[in-house]
Amino acid sequence: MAKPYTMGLSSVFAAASAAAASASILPQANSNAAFADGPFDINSISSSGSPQSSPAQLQSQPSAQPAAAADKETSGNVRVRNDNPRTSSSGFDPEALERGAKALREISSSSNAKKTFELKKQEETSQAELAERAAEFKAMQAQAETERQRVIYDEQKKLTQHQAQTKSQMARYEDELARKRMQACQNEHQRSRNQELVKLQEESAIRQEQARRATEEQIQAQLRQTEREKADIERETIRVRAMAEAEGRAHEAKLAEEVNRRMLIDRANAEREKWVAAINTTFDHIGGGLRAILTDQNKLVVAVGGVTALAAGVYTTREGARVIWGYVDRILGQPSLIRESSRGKYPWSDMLTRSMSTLSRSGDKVSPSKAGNGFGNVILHPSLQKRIQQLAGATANTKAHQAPFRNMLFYGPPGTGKTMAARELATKSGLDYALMTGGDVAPLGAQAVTKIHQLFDWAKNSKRGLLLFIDEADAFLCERNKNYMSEAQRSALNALLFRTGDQSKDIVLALATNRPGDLDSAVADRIDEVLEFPLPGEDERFKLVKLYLDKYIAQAGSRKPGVIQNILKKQQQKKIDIKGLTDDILREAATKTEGFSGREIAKLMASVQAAVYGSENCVLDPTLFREVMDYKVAEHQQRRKLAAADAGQV
Ligand SMILES: Nc1ncnc2c1ncn2[C@@H]1O[C@H](COP(=O)(O)OP(=O)(O)OP(=O)(O)O)[C@@H](O)[C@H]1O
Repeated sequence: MAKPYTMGLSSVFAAASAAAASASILPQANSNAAFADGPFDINSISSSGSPQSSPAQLQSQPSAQPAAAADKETSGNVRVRNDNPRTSSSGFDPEALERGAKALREISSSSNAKKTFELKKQEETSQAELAERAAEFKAMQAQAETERQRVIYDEQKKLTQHQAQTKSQMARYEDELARKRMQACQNEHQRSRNQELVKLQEESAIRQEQARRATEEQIQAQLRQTEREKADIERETIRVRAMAEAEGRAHEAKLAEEVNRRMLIDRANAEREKWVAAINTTFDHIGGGLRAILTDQNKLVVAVGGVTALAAGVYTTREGARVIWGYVDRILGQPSLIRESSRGKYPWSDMLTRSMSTLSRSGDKVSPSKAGNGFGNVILHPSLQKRIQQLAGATANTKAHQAPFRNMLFYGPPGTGKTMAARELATKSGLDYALMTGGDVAPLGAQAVTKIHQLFDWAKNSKRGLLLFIDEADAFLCERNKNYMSEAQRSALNALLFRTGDQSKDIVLALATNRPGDLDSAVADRIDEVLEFPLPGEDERFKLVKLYLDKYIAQAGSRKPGVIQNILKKQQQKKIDIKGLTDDILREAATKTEGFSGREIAKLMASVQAAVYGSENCVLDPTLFREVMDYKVAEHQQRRKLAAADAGQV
């Protein structure tokens, strides 16, 4: 209720003030003060329009002015605009004043006039309060703003500090990195320098070593050369001496031969004369007899009949004996394909051999080599030897338990002891053995099949079981679809396949070959155990050198003469003296003979024996041993080179 009323009052005051402003004769401050000072007397406004202002009112004019200004501010939009003011000649428009006076009169006539002023006052108070609060609020806002600015400033300060700290850390870290990089560079540089130094040292050591070796080799070569020259001179001396001796002996022999020839001629003449006389006498007798027969008819008939009957008897007996012997040989004898066998040619020769060997064994001493080795004279790698011994044991047990035998294949380079091992295996397992060679089958032609069957029939007759060893098996049992294989060979192979199709309780088939890949697949299928015989290693070579040194040199002259002894009959009685041949020298020989087979080592030792027999005093010393060793090794290498060249050409 009060508010619209208040609004109305404001407009009234606004109209009054506008009127006063336009009048300009009434000081604005006065009029405002009049309105501001509350209840005022309407009569104080004269009809001329000039209000009568009291001195107090005039005195309060300056202080009232700001209030009026505030009023003007608060009620700024209430100001009434008069675009066409009604003005007097003096420029004053009384209409507004009139309207104000009228309004004031209405107010003063109203019962709520006092209330209106109170309300006005209250409003002013509340506005002042509001202004104060607004000022307070503004102050608070300013304070908050200051606080915010301070916080922002603090934050920025902290941020700046943090950034500065981070920057300094970064700088420190980069500095450290740079230092580390520099350190790493220095280390790398140092390392490469060290490596270079080590390399240089190594190179210098290698150079020194090479120079040392070269010098050593030179010294060795010179020594060898000197020794060779010495040996050549010795040999030459021996040769000259031997030639002189031989010439002397030849001269003696020539003289003796002349005497002998003359004696022989005399003896032959005497013999001839004796025989001529005897023949003459015989012919005289025969002539007398013939004459008697020819002259007497009865005697002639008897003589012719007797001679004819005698010739017929001789012929019949001879042919009959041949047929019967052929039959016996075929039934009981050893097949012609067998080269060597522990069984005799005939059953009765078996019995004879056994009883002879029992006798000789009781008198014989066991040879030291055999006793030491435990595997005859076969030197094999320990693992291979063990395997063969196990096989021998298994084969012996197989026979004892009447189980089927297991067939074997031995393969490896030539001369590595395959045949010897097969023989030993048969002996150790208590079986008989027979050895045939694959190369013997092809020349038999159409007869090969019969011979194979004959061989298996013969083998089956063995009471102990027989190990049939086929050496060079690839010559006979090679792949059947090979072009160069003859029809007879193919049939022989088929016959063997037929005879070995089932597991046998009588025959162990042991095949040996240098080329296992060439065997027919059906043959390979019949094999149960495959054993490789490699070239001997250094230890085995050492044992082989020792074995054959003992066999060919230490025991030479104490046994039956061999081939070499037959050639050199004079020396065969002599024993060879071994001087200074230590194990170290033998080991050196074992090292030098790398790539040698067992056979080659045996032959090398036979050459040493021949060289010793060729020498004057039959002494084997390290020089002679090394000499033979060196030229044999050179010979072996030459052979290998030629073989390699041949292989290259192929
Ligand atoms: N391991 C060995 N131990 C002792 N002597 C050996 C050995 N190997 C070979 N020999 C010597 O070589 C000779 C031939 O050996 P053997 O016949 O057993 O060889 P191989 O392997 O059957 O040869 P190839 O394949 O040529 O038939 C023997 O008589 C023996 O003097």
